[in-house]
Amino acid sequence: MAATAAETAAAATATAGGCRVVRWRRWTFASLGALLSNLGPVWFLVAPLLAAYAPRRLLLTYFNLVLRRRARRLLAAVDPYVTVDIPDPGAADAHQQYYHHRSRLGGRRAGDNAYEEVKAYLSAACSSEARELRAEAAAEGRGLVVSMRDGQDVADEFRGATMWWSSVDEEQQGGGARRRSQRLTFHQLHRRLVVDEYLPHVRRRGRELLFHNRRRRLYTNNKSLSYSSVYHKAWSYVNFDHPTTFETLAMEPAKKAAIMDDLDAFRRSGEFYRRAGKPWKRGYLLHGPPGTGKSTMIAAMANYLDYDIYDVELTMVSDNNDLRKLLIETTSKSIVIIEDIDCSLDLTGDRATRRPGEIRGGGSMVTLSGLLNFIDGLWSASGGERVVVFTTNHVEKLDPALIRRGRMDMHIEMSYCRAAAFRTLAKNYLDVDAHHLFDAVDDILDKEDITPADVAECLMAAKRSSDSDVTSSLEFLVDELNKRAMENAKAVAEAKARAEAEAEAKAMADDDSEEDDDNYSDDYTDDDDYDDD
Ligand SMILES: Nc1ncnc2c1ncn2[C@@H]1O[C@H](COP(=O)(O)OP(=O)(O)OP(=O)(O)O)[C@@H](O)[C@H]1O
Ligand SMILES: [Mg+2]
Repeated sequence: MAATAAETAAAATATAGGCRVVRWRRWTFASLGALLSNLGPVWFLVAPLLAAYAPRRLLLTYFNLVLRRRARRLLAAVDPYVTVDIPDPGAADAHQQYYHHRSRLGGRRAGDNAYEEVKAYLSAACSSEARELRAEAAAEGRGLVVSMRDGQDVADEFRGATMWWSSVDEEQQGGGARRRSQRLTFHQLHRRLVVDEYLPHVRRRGRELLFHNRRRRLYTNNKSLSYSSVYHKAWSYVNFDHPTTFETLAMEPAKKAAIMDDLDAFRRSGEFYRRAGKPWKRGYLLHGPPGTGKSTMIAAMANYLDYDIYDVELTMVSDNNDLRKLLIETTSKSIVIIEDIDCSLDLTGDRATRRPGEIRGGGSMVTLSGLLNFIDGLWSASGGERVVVFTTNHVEKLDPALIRRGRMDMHIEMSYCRAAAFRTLAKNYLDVDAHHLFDAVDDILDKEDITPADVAECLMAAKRSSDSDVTSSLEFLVDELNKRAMENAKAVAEAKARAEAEAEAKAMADDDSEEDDDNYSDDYTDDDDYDDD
């Protein structure tokens, strides 16, 4: 019997002519039985494994081929809940993405950031709901980010529907790496609501929270050379932590309110700019003498809008192309500033020796038209909101093309410190709202042109000299201001005397040359006389 089975198998293999095809139909239960009995005690070990394995395989195949679709339909009837996973891009991916964006965008991780946005949204919702939390140091900004521990659930109500969120950490298909996700579970009736409204709402809110929690930055541009290579780095930054707000900015209240209203309107009108097909940007020109608070105003604007600052040093930019590269890397919600535009670039240089619109400064070949084109057109493509600020001490020197309305939407004159501005400084430095010595200070400030920077400096000195006594501080201030007023008057008198002396010298020089001319004609006349003789 055993011989028969072995022979049959051998014959079947041979018939196949070397190929490993076995004609199974030639096997009979008898020959199979003979084989099994020949295997002897090994069978007792293999049989339970086969028994356990074969039905599972069979069941799986049957389930996959036949039952799966039906089972799904059945399950849907029994369990109407749908889940959506928002996966963490993964440690490796995240690292790559982070560095990619850091180099491209000078530091902010941008783009597809759904996982972080959802986490931020949930951290606001879950810290009051979930009982087991995890706190991690925030990648950007202050403090800790609180999130759910794995396996925790929180419920979120949206338009009357309940959404459940849980944090899961699962092994990925194919084994190996684990992947963390935020899992949303909802009733299938709310499918459209979730896709069309809830998820966009979660992302929008999460983005706002991430934005609000981040640490703001002050960027400055590097020399053009350093970003011409592949590993370019156009911007360097420090964390921006300037304490100035509009509350502590000394200027006429009505003017200040107008600027704040303008910024508010700008921030709210994204939809309007989109509909009108205009880039969402606004330009401000700050002009006034040194020390009147132009740079301070920019810090107050950035704090008010919660924007980053990009401080463009134009003399470091070699040409239009580099300027374009530089500006294209600025992120949305930022203030781009070009300080002292009249000094960093020779806007009034001899037009005869340069091509039309070319700006020269420190070897820079940035042209006015290049600058204006970027300001006008560049950011329409990137769609974000941006504020552009130019500052100058000499508005009269600027090229009209640069400051015409529409380009610079608002011209803001920063002026000398008068009574109203002084009230703010007194509050900032001495924490006092009213005092009988204010009148004396107002008198001086009304007559004399003293900058807020000078008044602030006097107040600092006053504070140091008299500790916390407001009256002696203000007396010190009045003395100091009187001294400065006298210095100012002296400087003005000296300048006037100098101008007069120069004018006199010039007049004398003119007289001398006229006299020479006269002498010359006299001689000539004499000669004439002589000839006549
Ligand atoms: N309007 C103001 N309100 C509050 N503080 C001011 C104001 N103006 C000037 N200061 C004080 O004076 C200092 C110098 O002012 P700031 O640098 O803003 O002047 P600026 O107009 O930018 O001068 P520059 O033209 O030289 O750049 C500030 O650090 C601030 O302390
Ligand atoms: Mg300044």
